[in-house]
Amino acid sequence: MHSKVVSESGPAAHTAAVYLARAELKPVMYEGMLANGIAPGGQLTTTTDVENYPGFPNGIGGQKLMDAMREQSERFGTTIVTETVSKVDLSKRPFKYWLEYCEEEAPNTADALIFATGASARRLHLPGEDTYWQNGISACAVCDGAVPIFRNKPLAVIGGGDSAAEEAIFLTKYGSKVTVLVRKDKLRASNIMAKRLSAHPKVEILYNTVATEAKGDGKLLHSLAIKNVVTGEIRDLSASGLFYAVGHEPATALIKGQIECDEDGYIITKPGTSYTSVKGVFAAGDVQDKRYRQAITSAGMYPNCFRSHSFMCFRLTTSDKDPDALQLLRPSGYWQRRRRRRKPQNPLSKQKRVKLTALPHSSKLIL
Ligand SMILES: Cc1cc2nc3c(=O)[nH]c(=O)nc-3n(C[C@H](O)[C@H](O)[C@H](O)COP(=O)(O)OP(=O)(O)OC[C@H]3O[C@@H](n4cnc5c(N)ncnc54)[C@H](O)[C@@H]3O)c2cc1C
Repeated sequence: MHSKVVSESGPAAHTAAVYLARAELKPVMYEGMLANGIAPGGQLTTTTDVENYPGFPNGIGGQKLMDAMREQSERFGTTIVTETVSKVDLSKRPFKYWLEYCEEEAPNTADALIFATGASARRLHLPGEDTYWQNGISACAVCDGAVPIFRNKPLAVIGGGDSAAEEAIFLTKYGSKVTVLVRKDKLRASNIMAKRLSAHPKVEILYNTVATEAKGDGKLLHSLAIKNVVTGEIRDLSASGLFYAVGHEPATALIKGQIECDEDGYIITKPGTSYTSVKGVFAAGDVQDKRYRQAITSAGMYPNCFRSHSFMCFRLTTSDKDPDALQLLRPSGYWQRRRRRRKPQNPLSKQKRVKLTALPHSSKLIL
C-alpha cells in the first residue's frame, strides 16, 4: 500500500511531490499517459517560452521547465509512474484506485490522495487550428499575449463572457487592435466589464459572429475567416493572434459525485488549504482554481496545505511491523479539545503551540 499518491504531473503535482518526498513520505506520482490529451508535465508542455515563472530571467521553455520539475521530484525519491488513473473509490480509507486498461484488476490503495489533474482550455477545433496552435492561436492571453509575434498586430478574441472581456482588454497593451467575436447578439460579461470593453478605443466587438477558419502562411497565423450567423456573410479578418476565451474544463470526471465540486466542475477546497470535502483527499492547482490558472499559483498551492496537514492531521508511527509504515490519522479529540481550549493570539503563538504539542506524537516527523 502506498502511503501517499500524487495524481498527475503539472507544477502543482511536482511541488506536492517535492514536499512529500523531502519529508520522507514516499509519494507516488501518476503522471498520466496523455491523460485528457495532455502529455506528462501538464499544460506547460504545450507552450514555448514561459516568461513569468520566477528564477528564469530570460524565460524558459515550458517542456524544459517541466523536465526540471520532474528531475527535482525524482531526486528526493518520488516514484513516478507513467500511467493514467482511470477510476477511484473515495468512499473509505484506504482509498482505491485503478489504472487505465486495468479496471478489471484488483485495485491499488492509498492512505491519502492529492488531485492535481489540472484543467484544459476549451478549443473550437477550427480548420487550421492545429497548424497555428501556439503559432498565433492560444488559449491564454496572460501567458502568451506579450510574445513578439503579437506586438502591434491585429488580434482577435473569441468569447463573450468576463474572461473574454478581461483577455481582450489585457491584449490591448500589445496588439494594434483587438476584435472580439461574439456568437450571440450581446455579451455575457458583467455590466461593468461589458462597458469597459465597449468603451475601449482599441477594441471592436463583432456580434453574431463566429470564426470558421484560421489562415496563414503555414508557419504563422495571418487572418481568420469569419461568418455573420444572421446574414450568412463570410469575410476575412486580419489577425496575427487568436485567443480563445470560451472556458476551461477542469479534469474532474474521475472524482465526479465523490468530492464536492462547484457548478463549473472545479474541486472546492477549504479556502487557504487544499482540503477537499473528503478527509485524506487533497486538491491543488488548476483543478481547484478557476481564477488564476498559472504555473506559479499551481506550484504555490500545495506547500501551504502541507504545513498544516503535517502538524494537524498526520502522525508517523513505528508501531507497525514495517518500520516505514505511515499512518494517517484524523485529528483526534485531543487535538480538537486543545484547539477549542487555547485560541492562538497570533500566527506565531499558534505555530509554537502546534509544534510543541505535536512533537511527542511524531517521533519520525521530518519537515
Ligand atoms: C498554452 C498555454 C500556455 C501557458 N503559459 C503559461 C505561462 O507562460 N505561465 C504560467 O504561469 N502559466 C501558463 N499556463 C498555465 C499553466 O500551464 C497552468 O496554470 C499550470 O500548468 C497548471 O498546473 P497544474 O499542475 O494544476 O495542472 P496541469 O499543468 O494541467 O497538469 C495536469 C496533469 O495531470 C495529468 N492528468 C490529468 N488527469 C489525469 C489522470 N486521471 N491520471 C494521471 N494524470 C492525469 C494531465 O495529463 C496533466 O499532465 C499556460 C497554459 C497553456 C495551456
